[in-house]
Amino acid sequence: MEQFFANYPLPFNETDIASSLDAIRMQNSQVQFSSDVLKSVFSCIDLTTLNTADSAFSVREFCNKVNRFTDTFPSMSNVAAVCVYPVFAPVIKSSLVAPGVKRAVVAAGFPSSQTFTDIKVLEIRKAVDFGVDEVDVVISVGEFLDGNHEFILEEIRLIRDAVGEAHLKVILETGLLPDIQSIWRASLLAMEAGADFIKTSTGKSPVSATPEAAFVMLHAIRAFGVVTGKKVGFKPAGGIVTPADALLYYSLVSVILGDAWLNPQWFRIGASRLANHLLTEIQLLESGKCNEIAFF
Ligand SMILES: O=C[C@H](O)COP(=O)(O)O
Repeated sequence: MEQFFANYPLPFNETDIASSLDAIRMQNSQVQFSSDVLKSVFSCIDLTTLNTADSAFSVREFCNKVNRFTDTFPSMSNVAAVCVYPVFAPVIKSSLVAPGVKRAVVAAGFPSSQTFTDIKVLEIRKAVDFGVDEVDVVISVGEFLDGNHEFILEEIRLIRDAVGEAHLKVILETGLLPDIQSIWRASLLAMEAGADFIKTSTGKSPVSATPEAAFVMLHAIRAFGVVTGKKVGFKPAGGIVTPADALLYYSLVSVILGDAWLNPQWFRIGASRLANHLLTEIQLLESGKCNEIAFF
């Protein structure tokens, strides 16, 4: 694997990252983002419910809200996807009818990834049989940390195969990776194995998405594109709650990859709590009203 990594020398250090992020934060603090930008961010949300207490009934209700969204907010595009546990694949297949909204599941032993590879593959196949459009899986973090890179590559390739025509988002769980070199290498392995998107976090670890991890992953996407000609999407997820949180990731994507990535095809935000805050902020900008919207 060292030969593979040699194609991708890490182009920055922690100090470079800190000063680049400071500059982007400073720029964001001086800009009043328009409601159109916030609407665009909203359209990139993977609206997520990943609770132990989720049920067929609650997931159906969740989908019904998404189904009603554009009637209630006619000037807006809907969220990009609904993301649920794999057991609810048949529920979202029958309940989610909002045009263009993708059906996504987490799978492969999410969130710990601590099960047999053949069980991961079986779980994915069952979800895909129920017509899901997208599958989010976590790398085997422990194996990665032990340096078993071949295992990571091989397992994601098997998963890629099981996902078939659906989109594969590979979660690195960056909050468990000890340094920027690890995040860089995990990003490259996931992309080399066929990830359509690389995603920061499950939202189930103490540390979720961070701007530092996003910075490294976005540069890895750029470097991978230069070497292979392949375009890969980016999904920060976990702990993204306020419009300001989301706009920082939006700006990072814009600065590092360019505005061609700023659409649901290439950029998603995995979030369970962001949507209502964005709706409230959009309302404030467009009509001056500041009552909190609690649609979802
Ligand atoms: O992939 C999505 C995450 O699990 C959502 O995390 P969150 O509940 O912190 O927004």
